[in-house]
Amino acid sequence: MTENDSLISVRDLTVRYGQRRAVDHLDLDLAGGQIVGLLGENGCGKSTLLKTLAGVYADHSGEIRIAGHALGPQTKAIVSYLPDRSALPERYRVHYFLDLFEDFFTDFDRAKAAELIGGFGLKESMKLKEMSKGMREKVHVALTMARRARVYLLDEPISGVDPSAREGILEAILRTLEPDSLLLIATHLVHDLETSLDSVVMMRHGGVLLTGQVDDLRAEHGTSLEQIFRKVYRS
Ligand SMILES: Nc1ncnc2c1ncn2[C@@H]1O[C@H](COP(=O)(O)OP(=O)(O)OP(=O)(O)O)[C@@H](O)[C@H]1O
Repeated sequence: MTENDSLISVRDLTVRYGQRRAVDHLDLDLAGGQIVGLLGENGCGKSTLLKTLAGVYADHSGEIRIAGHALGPQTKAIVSYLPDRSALPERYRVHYFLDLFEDFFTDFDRAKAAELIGGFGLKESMKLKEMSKGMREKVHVALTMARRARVYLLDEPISGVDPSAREGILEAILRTLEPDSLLLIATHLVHDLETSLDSVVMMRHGGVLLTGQVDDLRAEHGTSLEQIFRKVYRS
């Protein structure tokens, strides 16, 4: 893929926390219309990469283009980001966040959010602080996916959710995805996502270790993505 086909294009990206380089000279091109798993060991830089692409962490060098735009208001307007830790204040009820997102994001589809919230078995009158961690994650997933964005960046969206509920949330995420959009999803749950991913980016020490289409990788290695993941990170 060339830079011109990319919805996200990253060149020589280095992201620092003080002296520590969490992302180190990373290059990446991702086209739209696909679901991409961002995989790798703890601390390899997945969250930092997503935060940087979302424009919420700024200490970086290198070039980032999203739909041809440098990071800024134009990219924030088309990127829907679910952080690894919810920053939603817990004293409010769900409908407060629906109002807030509606005011803040012109692409926010309130009816879609309401449908997702209901589909997760939650009520708009519920307060976040009265919810379990998994329930709060569902609210945040609903808010994130209800934007008609071009790029969705999800940082471990189902980590706090019990295995039986994961399938429902994943199904809701995939069902609500805008056509031609790009979903980049950081996860350790390779097995749960294996059938949903079109391609993967495996990271190590702040760089890209391996990237490719899941079907190609499976054919090349003759085994499941989960086994490929184990093999790659054992070596
Ligand atoms: N706020 C911060 N201040 C300083 N260092 C940080 C901060 N956040 C992350 N780091 C460091 O940056 C590196 C990358 O962290 P990051 O959270 O991006 O990894 P990750 O791949 O998302 O990990 P995990 O799978 O555990 O969520 C790690 O070495 C981590 O210690």
